[in-house]
Amino acid sequence: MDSLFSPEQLPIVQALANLGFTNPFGTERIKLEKIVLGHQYTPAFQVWVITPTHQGFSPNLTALAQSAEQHMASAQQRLKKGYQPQETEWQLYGELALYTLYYRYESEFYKILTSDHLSRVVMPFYRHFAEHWHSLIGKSPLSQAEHWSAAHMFALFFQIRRAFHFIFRAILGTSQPAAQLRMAVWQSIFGHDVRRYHRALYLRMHEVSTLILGESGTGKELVASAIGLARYIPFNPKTQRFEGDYLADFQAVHLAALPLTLLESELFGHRKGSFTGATSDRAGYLETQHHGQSVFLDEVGELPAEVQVKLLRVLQNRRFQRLGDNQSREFYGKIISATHRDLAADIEKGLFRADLYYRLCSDIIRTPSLAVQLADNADELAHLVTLVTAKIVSSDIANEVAAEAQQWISQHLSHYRWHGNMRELEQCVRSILIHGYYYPAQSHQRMSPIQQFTDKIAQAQLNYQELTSQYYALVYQKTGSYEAAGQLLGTNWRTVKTHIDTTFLQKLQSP
Ligand SMILES: Nc1ncnc2c1ncn2[C@@H]1O[C@H](COP(=O)(O)OP(=O)(O)OP(=O)(O)O)[C@@H](O)[C@H]1O
Repeated sequence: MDSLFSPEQLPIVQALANLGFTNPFGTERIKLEKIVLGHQYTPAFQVWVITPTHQGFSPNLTALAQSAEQHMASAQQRLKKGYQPQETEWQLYGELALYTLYYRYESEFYKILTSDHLSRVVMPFYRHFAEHWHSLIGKSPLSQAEHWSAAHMFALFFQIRRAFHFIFRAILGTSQPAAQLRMAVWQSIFGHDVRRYHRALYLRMHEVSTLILGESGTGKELVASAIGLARYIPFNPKTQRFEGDYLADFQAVHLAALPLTLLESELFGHRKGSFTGATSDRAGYLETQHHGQSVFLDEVGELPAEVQVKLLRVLQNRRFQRLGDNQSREFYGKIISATHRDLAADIEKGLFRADLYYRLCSDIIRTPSLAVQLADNADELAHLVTLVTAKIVSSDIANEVAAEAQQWISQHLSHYRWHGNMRELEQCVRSILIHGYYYPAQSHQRMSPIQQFTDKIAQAQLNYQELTSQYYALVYQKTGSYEAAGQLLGTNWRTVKTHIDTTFLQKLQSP
């Protein structure tokens, strides 16, 4: 054999190498996994989305890691026998080593992630990791390059693990728009070409600002925090510590909630005496967020004109001044901003500076409304209710509460637009948990229960059972007893009691 990998191995090794650089939330990954695993591939676990039966474990991953180990072992044997690879073969070998090494340590990185202090202490397993790195990569010419060093790989692997965790756990939904959102967030962190990121961009991504657009309650802050918490944090092999704690990497500023001076002071900081109440010098968020850390400007569309100009300067020159101070300071962090407003319309009306928009628009992520997600998949609402309920209540009652919420929603809100999006759905589930019902504040829902009932009759939206059970409730409410209701309806009191819609009755009786 005059190559590092045999012709049979080559497509599999190439697929494994590419997998290490592929967006895990995209469809390309599925194709690559199928190439590696062939008939061993388990389709049930192909999409990276949380469902009640898929909480993160996939047998495909175990099989992929085993395959990588086997091909790695055979390549190492060839090398031991004195085979001298070409440059492109070294590259392929290195990428296979990267994939292999990641899965040897994936669970260790997960442990750091799920403990609230581990990322600040000496990494207990780095020494072991470095030994594995040495036996796989250390003797190859790749090891001379900084981006193939053990410390960089260690830092990159922890970043990948974090990015996956925050996207996979936080952004829920099986619909196509939700899947596209997960893909877009991954891309915002690593770019579309992860090889380039690995080689050159990892210390510079914070220079790109991210703008998140979407209706209120669609997860803009969720997306922003996933991006912020998944930044690249360099690892220092001498101290065996990360040079930062990811938990401090995200700072949200809710712009619309702050009066002008306070807002400027929060962002840029101030000098003592620069305004009434400025009793001492203070650093703002642009100063306290160090290398690569994020400042999230929520509701950037609401920024007053004078702050827009200052922000423009930060984005242009990466410099700013504290209020009342002449000293120019450098901004080392990343700006992530968000708005539910139509910025194009605001620019036209002169409410938002076009030049500021053009400084923010290199990386735009759009969060889909809940209505868009539901339109993609009819079963999505029930699915989301199950997941949202699992976040709200303990697992022993989650199924029961979810079933109750699903039933209420399908009976009363089947055509509802969910103007408050996922946030409203969460509150709806909470309200059903506490009160047994949820009445949205939107126009149709502002009608009295009787108006809603007649409205639905006029629109032929009720089936026979809903029509009679709600009518029984209405008659019961008017007559005051099952017996009197039965008489009026021409039936007996038992039938009324059995078939009455109690939820609708509660609605009629609530003040
Ligand atoms: N795609 C989603 N997956 C899971 N939860 C979500 C999603 N979108 C929103 N949520 C939940 O809805 C709530 C509101 O989310 P978030 O604050 O991120 O929305 P937002 O778009 O920033 O809202 P606003 O514009 O009002 O600030 C949070 O509890 C969040 O967990």
